[in-house]
Amino acid sequence: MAVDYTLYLVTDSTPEILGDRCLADVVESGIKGGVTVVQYRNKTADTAELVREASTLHEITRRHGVPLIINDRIDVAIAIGAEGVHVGQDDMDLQAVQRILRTSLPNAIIGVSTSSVEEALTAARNGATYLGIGTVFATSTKKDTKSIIGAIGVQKILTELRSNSLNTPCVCIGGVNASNVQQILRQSRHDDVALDGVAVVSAIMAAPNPSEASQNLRNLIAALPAISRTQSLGLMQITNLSFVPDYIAAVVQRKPLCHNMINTVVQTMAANMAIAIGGSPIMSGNGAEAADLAKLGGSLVINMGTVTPDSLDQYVKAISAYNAAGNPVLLDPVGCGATELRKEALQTVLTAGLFDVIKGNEGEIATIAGTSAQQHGVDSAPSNLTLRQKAIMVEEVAKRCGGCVVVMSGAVDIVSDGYQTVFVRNGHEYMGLVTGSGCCLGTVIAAFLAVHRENKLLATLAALLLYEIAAEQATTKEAIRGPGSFLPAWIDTLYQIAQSPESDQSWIKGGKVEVFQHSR
Ligand SMILES: Cc1ncc(COP(=O)(O)OP(=O)(O)O)c(N)n1
Ligand SMILES: Cc1ncsc1CCOP(=O)(O)O
Repeated sequence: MAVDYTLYLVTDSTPEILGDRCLADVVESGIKGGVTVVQYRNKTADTAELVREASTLHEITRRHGVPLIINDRIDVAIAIGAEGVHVGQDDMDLQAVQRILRTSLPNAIIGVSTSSVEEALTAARNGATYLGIGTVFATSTKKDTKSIIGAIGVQKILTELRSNSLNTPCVCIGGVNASNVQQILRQSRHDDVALDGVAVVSAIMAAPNPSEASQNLRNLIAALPAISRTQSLGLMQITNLSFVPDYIAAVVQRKPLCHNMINTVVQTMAANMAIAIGGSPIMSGNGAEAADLAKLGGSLVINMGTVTPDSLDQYVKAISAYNAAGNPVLLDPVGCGATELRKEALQTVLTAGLFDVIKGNEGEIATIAGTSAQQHGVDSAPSNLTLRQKAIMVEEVAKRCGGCVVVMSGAVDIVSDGYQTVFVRNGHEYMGLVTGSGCCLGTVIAAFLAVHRENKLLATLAALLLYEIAAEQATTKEAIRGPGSFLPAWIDTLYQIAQSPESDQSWIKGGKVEVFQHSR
């Protein structure tokens, strides 16, 4: 039987979680909302009650075509003819379970809990049907958890399994709920390695409306963007910049909505830049309308340049609306290390949801990395770091923010998705003399993200090259005498390239992109 592990409900009959509600009603409500597998888990009932409750649940799950797994108790699973069992590392070992079930339930699903690479490899090699990986986050539902492994621990286990050609389906468990389900699914994946689903207890069992809670989790899972294909495209694709004109043409053709929650200094300039490269900007700081805007298929820029307590609340609303709709979000943490209030605001924003791109200067990225000295204002202070050290920092932040591309802007820009990192040596010194030129880069990248969701690294690189090569070309125009005359010429050049990126591709030959090699 092919099992869909997308949303795996593990039951709990304790008063803290179930309260005085009927277990069967809660489970049926969860199934109606989208639960795809049910595990009956009751750590206190006697055997007669276990068999009674399990048969009641089995009658419901069968009616809905959903498999019922029994936690720990192989005898109960056999007694009611359940579809499978789930055992932990301290329960009966897998081979003994297989021997017992071979005669009475020959096709039984056998799930095994694992919290380390060794446990996972052993269980998968010994023929577990699926693995429950955890505990991801600390949870009050299970007090005797051994290790909290986080999304990175899940990713490590998944990657080791798949690189050993073990394709056993995997779900993660522990503290998963609507506020973090997208984060854990995204942060645990790497290349085409991903979880098959999530297992939850309290997020559904303790919900006032289990059907709605399940439906909400299913929607959040379904809204996740497809796995990035950046890694499989390889380094060749990145240094061969012939993809850039096609990327630009698609933006012009699709005219994506660019929703900017951007600082008050650069609103007009950012809107004009977005229009010049083919986007359709809306400068709205009102989080209450973000859910409606998010439905229009565009992207969101959160630029913290003039953050206030009120704008912070609006950012949080907008981030969750765009995450829920599965549309891209770019964070520009302007001046995030400059004051204690900004550092706190940064933490609020970073925990409010997921980002597709984080773009900042060295000081801002170092603040996120937790390595920065005090920032002075919003400009980056001179740095003691080598280019190599900066590249490693950018990679670390990208890895930590799971599935995110990080851009560190500077004389040499560094762009990384945590696995591949490139240096871009384009741009002109006049850019640094125009206020908001860094902020508008965020707006331009976001427009590209809205159209090229399947490859965030290439989308970011295309936007950056267009932006900086246009700046270089603008400075060669006759009437340019300084940053004041440069700005309109820059917007003109962005517009000219965007209007015909394919007919004259000579401009892209000016792209100076180099892959960061760790070994050097
Ligand atoms: C899907 C899934 N994964 C992990 C567990 C935990 O099982 P175990 O380690 O045996 O702990 P208990 O559930 O018995 O407390 C699970 N039940 N389901
Ligand atoms: C059974 C189990 N195994 C590891 S954590 C856990 C409980 C998960 O409960 P919740 O989803 O409420 O955090």
